[in-house]
Amino acid sequence: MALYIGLMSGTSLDGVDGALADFSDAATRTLAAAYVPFPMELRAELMALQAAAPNELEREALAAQQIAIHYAQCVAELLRQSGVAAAAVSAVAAHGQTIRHRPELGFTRQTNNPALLAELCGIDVIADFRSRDVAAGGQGAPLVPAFHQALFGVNGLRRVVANIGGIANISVLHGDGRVDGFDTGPGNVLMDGWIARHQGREYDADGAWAAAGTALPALLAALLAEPYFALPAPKSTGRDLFHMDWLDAHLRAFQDAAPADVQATLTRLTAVTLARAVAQYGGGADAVYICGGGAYNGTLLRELAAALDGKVAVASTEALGVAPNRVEALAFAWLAYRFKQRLAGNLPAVTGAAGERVLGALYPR
Ligand SMILES: Nc1ncnc2c1ncn2[C@@H]1O[C@H](COP(=O)(O)OP(=O)(O)OP(=O)(O)O)[C@@H](O)[C@H]1O
Ligand SMILES: CC(=O)N[C@H]1[C@@H]2OC[C@@H](O2)[C@@H](O)[C@@H]1O[C@H](C)C(=O)O
Repeated sequence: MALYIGLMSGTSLDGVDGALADFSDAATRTLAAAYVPFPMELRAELMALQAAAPNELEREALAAQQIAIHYAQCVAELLRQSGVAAAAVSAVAAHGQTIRHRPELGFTRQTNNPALLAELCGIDVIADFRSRDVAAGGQGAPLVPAFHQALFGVNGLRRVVANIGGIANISVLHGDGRVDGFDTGPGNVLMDGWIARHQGREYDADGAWAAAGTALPALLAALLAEPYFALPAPKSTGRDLFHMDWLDAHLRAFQDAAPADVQATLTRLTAVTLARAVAQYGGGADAVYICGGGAYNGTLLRELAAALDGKVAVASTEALGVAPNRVEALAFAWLAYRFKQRLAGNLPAVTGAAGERVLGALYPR
């Protein structure tokens, strides 16, 4: 048995997704999956810590403790569900919460308290997966393409995997061992912010509100003028760029826009930027397989299919046997598995790092 737990809390800031996997015999078997939401106060604090804030050193340290406590609850739930003992698990991969991502300045910061987590769960903890890639001149993100290749790559088949979380990223698996991958831009982050402001809801369930509006071509064109979209890969982004102030700055010229029409435009923005990335790097793919929470937004999936002009099919990773909301947590479990064997976790062609590197830092149990 090669049992590993992956814990991922992403840019949506909603909570932690966990998965317990067995990687023995070169397979990936999911033994349990769990989600532990963060309380509202922690979400608000993590949101506040995305930008310069008073007394942020102390506040960051306290938020890190809370993250470790919720991570430990997720670990306990995975062990309970599976009946696996803590002692049988080789390591827990704990991503932490990205609060700054500035690879161009040589750093990326995932708030976390892996020492506390090791103390609470009594299992080796591997944390800080991105820093080594950044130290080697890379973006430190996205990291999931290597796992997408390991899990979904098939010789002779070109496949695209799109992870639509807060931010969206694609992996192009060329079918000959080559992999391209980068962050395409906003996934759900702007749609979530907009519906929270207007309806006090966390997200637009199934894209129903967006479907009630009509995308505004002029606003869409203004949003698409963002220079990030035209940058060549390797590239990565986050809330550092795509936040509500960014949206508000563009909306100043569209004061009369109906809120539902803005939501429809934001949904189309995610779809169009993803489709352009697929057309540029993944032409000829048999399908785009969607994972991440965006896989549950029917309007977004229809918009994506339309933006792809019917040239590439849109499916969920469910079609490949993996539930879309499990893929990221599994990916980090796999990175911990790689760490334990001192094998590289990054793909230099994706992140732009000078070479392959073992990713993570160990906090022994
Ligand atoms: N039923 C649903 N309908 C529409 N959207 C949904 C639904 N369920 C989840 N989502 C969207 O998915 C988001 C969460 O996705 P996910 O957990 O993949 O993000 P994340 O891991 O935080 O982000 P990232 O991949 O950027 O790190 C929610 O914030 C919401 O926007
Ligand atoms: C710095 C950071 O945390 N980036 C996240 C974020 O969320 C999605 C996208 O932006 C991706 O680049 C990355 O996460 C995924 C899991 C990755 O590394 O592949």
